[in-house]
Amino acid sequence: MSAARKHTALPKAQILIEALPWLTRHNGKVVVIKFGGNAMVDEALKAAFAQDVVFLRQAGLKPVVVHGGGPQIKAQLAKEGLVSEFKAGLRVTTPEAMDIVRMVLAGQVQRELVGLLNQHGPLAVGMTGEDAHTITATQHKPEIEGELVDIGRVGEITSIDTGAIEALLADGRIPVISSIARSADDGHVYNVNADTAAAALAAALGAETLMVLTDVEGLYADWPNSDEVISRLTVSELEKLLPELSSGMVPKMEGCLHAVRGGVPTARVLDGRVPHSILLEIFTDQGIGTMVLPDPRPGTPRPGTPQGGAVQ
Ligand SMILES: Nc1ncnc2c1ncn2[C@@H]1O[C@H](COP(=O)(O)OP(=O)(O)O)[C@@H](O)[C@H]1O
Ligand SMILES: CC(=O)N[C@@H](CCC(=O)OP(=O)(O)O)C(=O)O
Repeated sequence: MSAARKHTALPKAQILIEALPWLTRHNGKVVVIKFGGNAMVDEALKAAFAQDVVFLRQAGLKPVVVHGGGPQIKAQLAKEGLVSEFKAGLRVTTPEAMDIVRMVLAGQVQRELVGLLNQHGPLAVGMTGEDAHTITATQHKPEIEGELVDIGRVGEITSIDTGAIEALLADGRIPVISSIARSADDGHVYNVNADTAAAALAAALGAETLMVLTDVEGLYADWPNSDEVISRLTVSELEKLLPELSSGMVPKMEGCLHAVRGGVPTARVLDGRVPHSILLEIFTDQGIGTMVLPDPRPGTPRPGTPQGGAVQ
C-alpha cells in the first residue's frame, strides 16, 4: 500500500526537481510582472495569477506587479458618458478623464489585485507611481504624421526612484503599482501606459526578467494573418520588426526592448489566458510566449537557460 502511494507521488517529485535549477537561478532576484487589463477580466485567471505571484515570493524571488486596466477605464468612461479615443496607441486623457483613470487604476483595479494577493498572507502593498516619487513624468506629445500632438495628461517617464519599492521588497512585501506618474513641473498627475511603466521599473530595479501578460499567445510573426508565435528574438531582430507592429503590441515590444537594452537579461510577452503561465515560464523548461534577449556576443552562449536546464 505504501509502496503504491510512493509510486503515484513520483511524478510530483519529478516536477519539483525540474524546478530546482530555475529556483537556484532566480533566488533573490526581482521579477517585474505586468498584468494587462485584457487578461484581467476572468475571475479564475485573476485568482491563479495571485497564486503564481505569491508562489514566486514564497520560492525566494521578489515579484513586483505593475497592472493595466484599459478595458476597466473604458467601461468607467462610458458610464460617465465620455468616449475613449486613442492616438499613437495612447489614451487621449483630458483632465476629467485623468480623474477617472486614477480612480479606476488606483481605487479599483489595484485594490482588487492587492485583495487577491493578500488572501495568501500580509504580502501585497498597493501604490501608484506618484508615491515617494516612484515615477516622474513630463507631458508626452507623440509625433503623428510629422507633428507633435497634444493628447492631454499622458506622461513620458523622465525618472524612476526605486526607493519605496526596494523598501517594500526588503520587508518581504509584494509591491502592486498603478501606472500613474507625478509631474516634476506642473503639479499634475499623468497617465502612463502600463507596459511602458513596467519596462522602466524593470530596468531601474535591475530586474532578472520582465514578464508582460496579455490576451494573445505572444508576438505573432504575421498578425493578424497567421498565429505563428515568435518564441525568441534578439534586441536587433526586434528593432527591425518594431516599425511593422501595430496597436497594443507596440508599447509591449518597445517596453521589452527598453528593459533588455537597460540591462534586464530577458523580457517576455506571455499569454495571460493560460492559467499559471508565470509558473510555466519561470520554473519549467517549457517556456511559453515570446522572449526578447540581448544580442549574443560572439563566442558566448545565449542567456536564458540555467545550468542543467533545457533550452526554452
Ligand atoms: N504582432 C502581434 N502579435 C500579437 N498581438 C498583436 C500583434 N499586433 C497587434 N496585436 C494586438 O495587441 C493586443 C494586445 O495588446 P493590448 O490589447 O493593449 O493588451 P493588454 O490589455 O494586455 O495590455 C492583442 O490582443 C492583439 O490584438
Ligand atoms: C496613456 C495610456 O494609454 N494609458 C493606459 C493605462 C492603462 C493601461 O495601460 O492598461 P492596459 O495594460 O490594460 O492596456 C490607458 O489609459 O488605458
